Amino acid sequence: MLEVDVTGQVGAFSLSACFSGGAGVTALFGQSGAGKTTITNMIAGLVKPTAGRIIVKGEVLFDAAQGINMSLRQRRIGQVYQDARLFPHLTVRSNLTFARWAGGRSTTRSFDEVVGLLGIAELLDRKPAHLSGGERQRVAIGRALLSDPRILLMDEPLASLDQGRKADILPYLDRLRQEAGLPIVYVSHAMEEVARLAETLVIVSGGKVLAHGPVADIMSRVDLGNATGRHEAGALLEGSVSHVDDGWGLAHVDLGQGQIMQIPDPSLSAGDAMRLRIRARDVALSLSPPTGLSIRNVLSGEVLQVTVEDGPYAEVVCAVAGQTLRARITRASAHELGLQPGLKIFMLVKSVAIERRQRMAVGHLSSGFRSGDKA
Ligand SMILES: Nc1ncnc2c1ncn2[C@@H]1O[C@H](COP(=O)(O)OP(=O)(O)OP(=O)(O)O)[C@@H](O)[C@H]1O
Repeated sequence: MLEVDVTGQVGAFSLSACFSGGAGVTALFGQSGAGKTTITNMIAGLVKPTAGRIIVKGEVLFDAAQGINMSLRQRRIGQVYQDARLFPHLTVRSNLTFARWAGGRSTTRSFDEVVGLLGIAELLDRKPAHLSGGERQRVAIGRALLSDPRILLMDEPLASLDQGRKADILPYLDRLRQEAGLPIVYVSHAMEEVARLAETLVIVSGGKVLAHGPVADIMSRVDLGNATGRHEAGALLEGSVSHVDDGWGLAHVDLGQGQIMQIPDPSLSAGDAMRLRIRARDVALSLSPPTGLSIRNVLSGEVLQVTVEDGPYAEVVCAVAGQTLRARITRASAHELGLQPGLKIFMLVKSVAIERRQRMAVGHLSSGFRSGDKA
């Protein structure tokens, strides 16, 4: 879907980036000044690389060796920025129809389809000044979609919104990811957004790509700790809801191989495909199955890797149901338990640690969609 292999320069900053992404969201994650926006500017045609190539859905947008450098218009890029950048004097409807006209093509998506996808039918006759920040961003996404883009570039689209507004808009981004059928490059330095939305994660640091690949694989890599942030470090587990215990308000998520996580969300339904982000600091380890504890989630597996740090902590990567989970424990505990690769281990996760923003339904099994499916 997306292949980027570029080197280039903006001012004194050198960038060298090589990664690929499949269908759905490719997230560029990294600290401020890492080079994320420069990469999107190269894809958009706003910054010309000195070497390399950029291919989107089989079309070569740029190839230095072959002398190909598509114009901005030919590239058909949809862009969504931190601020919505709507025309203030036009209504939402006119902002959207203008985008379709400016795109100059018969679009593959109808106006009504896009309005329905983003839930903005009620807003069509309002002007941008009379919209909330989250509503403005939804309109900006609609405008980008109606220009019939080959790819959608979203640069920190939620950064200007408070937590409540972010939570309002995330479900629409989920739908966009599942239904829009086009590659999306999503720039963020919020791991919880990335964990929720991305299929592919690209870690950018100092103008270079440190790692790229399926989001769960990259998040479980301890060696990327400095780039991904130790405090928020964690892993992604995927599974599907096997049943919902309405009496206790707990959904049982089957991770495979008989491993079940119970999460406090009675609104889920059996068959929902789930992605759970479990922070390493919310996982405790035990050599034997615990008894007399309030913790409901006890997963069994084996230790894959123990990384002892200079300070008081150790990072332990464990295998569970063919997936990986990370635990951040003290170095003293790792020593006392004698943790080493191959050791059988029980992983304890408090149900309440999996708060709403750490879990997401990513489809329903009956719809045939599973997270990570490639179109
Ligand atoms: N046009 C330019 N001229 C000179 N330097 C630039 C230019 N554009 C970007 N830079 C520099 O390149 C570096 C990377 O910037 P970039 O905007 O790509 O980072 P970023 O990862 O998107 O950061 P942020 O998360 O803060 O937006 C920064 O040091 C920035 O100052």
